Amino acid sequence: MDLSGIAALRSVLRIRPFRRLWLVLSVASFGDWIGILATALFAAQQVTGSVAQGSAFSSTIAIRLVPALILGPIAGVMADRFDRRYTMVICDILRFLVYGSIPVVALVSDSGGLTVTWAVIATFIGETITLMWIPAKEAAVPNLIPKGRLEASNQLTLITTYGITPILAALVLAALDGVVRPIGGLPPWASPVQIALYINALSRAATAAVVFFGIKEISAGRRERQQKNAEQSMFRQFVEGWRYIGRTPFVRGLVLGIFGAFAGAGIVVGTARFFTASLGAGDAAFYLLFATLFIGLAIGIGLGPAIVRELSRRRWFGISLVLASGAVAFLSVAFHLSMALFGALFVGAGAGMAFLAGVTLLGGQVDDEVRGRVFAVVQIGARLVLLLAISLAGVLVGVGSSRTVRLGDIAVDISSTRVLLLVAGVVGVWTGVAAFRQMDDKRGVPVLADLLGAIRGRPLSPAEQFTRKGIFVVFEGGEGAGKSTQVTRLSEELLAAGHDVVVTREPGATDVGARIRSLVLSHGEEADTPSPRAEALLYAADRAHHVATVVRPALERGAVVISDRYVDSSLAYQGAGRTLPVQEISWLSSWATGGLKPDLVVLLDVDPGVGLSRVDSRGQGTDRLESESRSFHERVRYAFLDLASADPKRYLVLDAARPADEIAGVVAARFKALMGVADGVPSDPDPTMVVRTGADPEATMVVRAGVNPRPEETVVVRSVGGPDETAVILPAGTPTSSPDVTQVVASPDATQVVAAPDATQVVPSSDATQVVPRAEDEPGGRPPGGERESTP
Ligand SMILES: Nc1ncnc2c1ncn2[C@@H]1O[C@H](COP(=O)(O)OP(=O)(O)O)[C@@H](O)[C@H]1O
Ligand SMILES: Cc1cn([C@H]2C[C@H](O)[C@@H](COP(=O)(O)OP(=O)(O)O)O2)c(=O)[nH]c1=O
Repeated sequence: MDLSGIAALRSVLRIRPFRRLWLVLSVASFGDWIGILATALFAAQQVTGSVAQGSAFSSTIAIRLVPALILGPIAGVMADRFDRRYTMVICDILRFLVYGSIPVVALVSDSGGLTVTWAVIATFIGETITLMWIPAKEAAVPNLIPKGRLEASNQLTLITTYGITPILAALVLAALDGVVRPIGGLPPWASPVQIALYINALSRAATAAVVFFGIKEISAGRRERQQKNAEQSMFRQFVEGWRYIGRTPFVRGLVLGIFGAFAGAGIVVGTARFFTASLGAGDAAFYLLFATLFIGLAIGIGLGPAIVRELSRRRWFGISLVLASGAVAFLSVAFHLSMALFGALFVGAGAGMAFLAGVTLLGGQVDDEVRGRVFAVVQIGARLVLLLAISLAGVLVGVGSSRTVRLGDIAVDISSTRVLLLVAGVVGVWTGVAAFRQMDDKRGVPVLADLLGAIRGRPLSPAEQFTRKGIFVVFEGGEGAGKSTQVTRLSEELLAAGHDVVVTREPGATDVGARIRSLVLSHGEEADTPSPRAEALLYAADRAHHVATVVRPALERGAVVISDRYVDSSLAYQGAGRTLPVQEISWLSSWATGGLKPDLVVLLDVDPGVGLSRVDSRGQGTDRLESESRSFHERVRYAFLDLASADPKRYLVLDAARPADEIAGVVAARFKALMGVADGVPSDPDPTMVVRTGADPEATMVVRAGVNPRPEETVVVRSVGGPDETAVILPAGTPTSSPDVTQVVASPDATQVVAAPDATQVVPSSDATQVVPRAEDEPGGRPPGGERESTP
């Protein structure tokens, strides 16, 4: 755990009521563990014979799961209906009496059978009472601490309950055994197991006292809850609890996910022995696997929050489930112990993180009034699912046969265990995804990028919600590409057609923006020019203000907004041009815009030489960026093309060397397609492009049709001739089964891309280095093979 994690834990412990409750929980959980171990040992000691001992041992453990099913349902109602503090105190006093009776009965009775029977009955009663206690406690915690610290408090509680106290209990029991037994000649009441049982009972008395006298805060808020709940019968309240879960997608997803996780865990536990056997490893491997699982759990719970930092907890929950389940599926194909250990580590880490996220979400986001019931459902359901999964897995594994498959030198055992693990993994992944979908609080924000961003400390923010009635079109491209020209052309056409059009640009569309523009673009003293990061922030500031005051209001109103430059300019100029990390610029921009993305980006692709010479001939001098080096502008150009290829549906890439009229025509057609206008200009019948090969005659290129009735169709163009020969032109929509199409992937060797006049979107292969206008292929144009260097 890093320092911030430890600081978070310390800060929750500074909250007095929580500190006391944590103490109570630690004592209670220590008592629990020592009680579980001691009762089981104790029961086994009372009878002789290994079979009887075995069944005495397991029946006291199994009995702990039964009450959950019978009496659990009302526990939640009680936790919501009555004062949670009194519920806890009364439960603990009763448990003190019941647990205390186990060793006492043993002292007064001579019959081992009777003693064991009572131990089983008492455990059953105690467990039933615990069921009332847990929802009351769980529902109380969120009221004691601020929401922001819930996670740290859960971390602390989970680590204490499942990490520290079981080990401590085992150590104390072992110590008692080591110290007390050798003394010898002790009366029966002083045997180690007896002492352990007294400790268990006394721990209850202690916690009852602390909760009653020390944590009066638990009673707070009781009145309103009681008033609300008293109007309903207990039965109605029970039904209401289930209804609440059913109709709240978030809680439904959470509950589903938790059950899925427990089912997976149950299958892993149920098959573990067979699984280690199938690895050809012995008992030691079995324990090793379990230890690894627990280490994974501890890592997930202890370090998870520090790793994912600000990631949405709802997303974290779903992702963790998928991680854990994916790891279970991986276990199913592991053929070596090292692989199994690796898988087990991730099963544990995923499960631990999912558990922590789940409990925290339940505590923080479920209303106080129903919290007890929701906790009860989760707790009871989880036990039931776990029990079912363990026993079902045990039965199924026993039923199936196993056969060995040889893969080269490695023999893999295909057994029902593996099939079961695979099924569990796949079902778990499905549950994780389903839970994620139901709970996602950042719809539309890519998951992986969000996760990676969060790990680096910069999660993506969800798109700001607003009613977007208009259409947002952006023109991008290098200097002198003809953006202003095309913006004007499109806006004139749309205005003529009666659209509400807002023409705007970045930087400098607003008053604030104009000031920023003069800061970033004017030539000044070296010392006055903003540094690359400052420049990036200034463009982002301009953009934030622009989007908030111009773009969003216009889109809300239903206008067509046409902007000369937007986010891509920052990615290209500040990212690729200034070589700042593009991811960071992207995050900055998405933060500035609140996630607003254009509907269409028209990329006017131009050779920097051509563009800059156009700017020169305008005779207005150059600004700070225009006077950057040629290689700067080259980087900018390819950054734009890369962005377009990453999201081809949103982009219209046009060769800016084409006549302005032609470009305007294609843009207008695409805009109409975007508006869903079926009439008007027929969509480009034959959007094509050509690939010119470099050294490799097999060079290929993927082309997507822009204005095409089936825009999702990909056209594959494959060169046919020698190095200098221009390749085939295929219309979009050509089935890939066409005899001309032999390959569907872009070759990394393609070096020159020649856009045909009708090509509307070009997706360059990663290594393509030049986009050459189609002019040279047209009748009357230069012969194929001639390279266009600069001027149009
Ligand atoms: N398709 C084109 N072919 C040739 N010249 C063009 C074309 N489009 C624009 N121009 C000219 O190039 C110069 C820069 O155009 P402009 O629209 O201002 O580009 P940007 O806004 O991208 O910097 C202008 O003089 C313009 O008349
Ligand atoms: C919007 C934006 C522009 N720029 C640069 C690109 C341009 O060189 C400059 C101004 O763009 P622009 O107004 O298009 O100038 P011009 O009409 O002369 O082409 O700002 C960035 O570097 N980052 C950005 O985010």
